[in-house]
Amino acid sequence: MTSLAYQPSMLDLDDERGARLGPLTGRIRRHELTHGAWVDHLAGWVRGSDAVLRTLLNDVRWRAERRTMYDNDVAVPRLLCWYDGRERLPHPVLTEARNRLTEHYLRELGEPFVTAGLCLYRDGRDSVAWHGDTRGRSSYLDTMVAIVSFGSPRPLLLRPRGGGESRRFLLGHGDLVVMGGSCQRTWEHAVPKTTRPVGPRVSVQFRPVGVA
Ligand SMILES: O=C(O)CCC(=O)C(=O)O
Ligand SMILES: [Fe+2]
Repeated sequence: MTSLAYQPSMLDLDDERGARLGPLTGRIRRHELTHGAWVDHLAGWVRGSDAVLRTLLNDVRWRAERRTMYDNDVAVPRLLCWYDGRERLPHPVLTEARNRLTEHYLRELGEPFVTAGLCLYRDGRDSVAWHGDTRGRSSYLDTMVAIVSFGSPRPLLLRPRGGGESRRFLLGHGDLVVMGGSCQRTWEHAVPKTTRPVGPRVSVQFRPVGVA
């Protein structure tokens, strides 16, 4: 995606030394939602994220998808790439992140994070509509979806399915958000479009096998 000319930020001083992960224990903060759902949030987990973003934009084989909506064939407003857990992830810090997340959550989750779903939001016109990740076991079991975000900050909105107050988490460059408990079944999430001029954002979502 060389067309998405990415300007590294002057602030990302770790760039030359490569990306590193900061600590999780004692840093990540849990936000309890209703109905046994929760969100863990840690800003700036990945340091040196400029190098990661550049690799993701340039090296991932991004696919455009289409879907039928109201009898029309429409483009899904973001690009996608799926890793089923066997192939190597596009940047070593992502492999390390998956390992660290598995280690941190294993007792609570009872299984490892395996798959990685990557989404590229090219600009503010790209988005994901309200949904829960309910294809697979997450439609009836508690589970976790861990998201590491790179590039332009975009808000992740959450709302309870039965109606009620929504929540907003800003997903900035190198930030981590984990949706857990019943979150996929009892809440929905979305990344809305924006008319603000925003650059590309890549979302990396780690999930256990059979959760999508
Ligand atoms: O962009 C994000 O971080 C969220 C993506 C998402 O919810 C999904 O792909 O299921
Ligand atoms: Fe989702």
